[in-house]
Amino acid sequence: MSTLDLFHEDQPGQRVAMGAQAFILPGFANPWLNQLLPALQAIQQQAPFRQMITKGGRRMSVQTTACGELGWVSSDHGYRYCPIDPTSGQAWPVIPSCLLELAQRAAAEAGFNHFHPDTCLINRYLPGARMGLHQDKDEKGFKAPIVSVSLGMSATFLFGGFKRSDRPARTILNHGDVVVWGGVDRMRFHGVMPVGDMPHPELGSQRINLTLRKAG
Ligand SMILES: O=C(O)CCC(=O)C(=O)O
Ligand SMILES: [Fe+2]
Repeated sequence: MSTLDLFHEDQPGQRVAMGAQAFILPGFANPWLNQLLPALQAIQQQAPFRQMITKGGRRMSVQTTACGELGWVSSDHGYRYCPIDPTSGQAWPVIPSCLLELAQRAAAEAGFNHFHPDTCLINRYLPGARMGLHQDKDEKGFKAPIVSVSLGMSATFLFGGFKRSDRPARTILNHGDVVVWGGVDRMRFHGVMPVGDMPHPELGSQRINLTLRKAG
């Protein structure tokens, strides 16, 4: 079996199908990056990255923060979306307009019109950080797609089936790539292999992933 099931060259404009309603959009975020990267810096100042605790009481290897009306938080009591950042006691920073525009355009490109995300989960992977196979299911409804933007170091993304034990397809996500999954593919298990240390020219030794969602 090949290591990479979904090989794609970074050719902006193409759409690589991972399912009937799941697509990789290589380089789709590129036109927005000049605005998006400084906007992310400002968000990090207001709502710094922190390491959440899993339901099992373990510290996640990724660091997270959020923007939008809601932010995803976890504790040993479980996961939930919350309008207040528990670290600052303040509302989360707003979703920058360039990010909202990027997310809506990407959703439309994948066949999802009228996407109105109310949260963006921001994950930072330092070398060695990973995300185990999981479903995104803390949102109130599953009609809206997930729009995922990858920045910085490349990583191997796993896109599986509807059972954790289904063997996932693997694909490499690079700086500027966007993945959209929704509809019949919305509940697919997915995850990220441990990220290697291949510093990115602009972002250095980190990978940042943004997932825009309709949570409330
Ligand atoms: O980092 C990624 O590419 C995926 C992140 C993810 O699945 C999540 O935040 O739920
Ligand atoms: Fe996820």
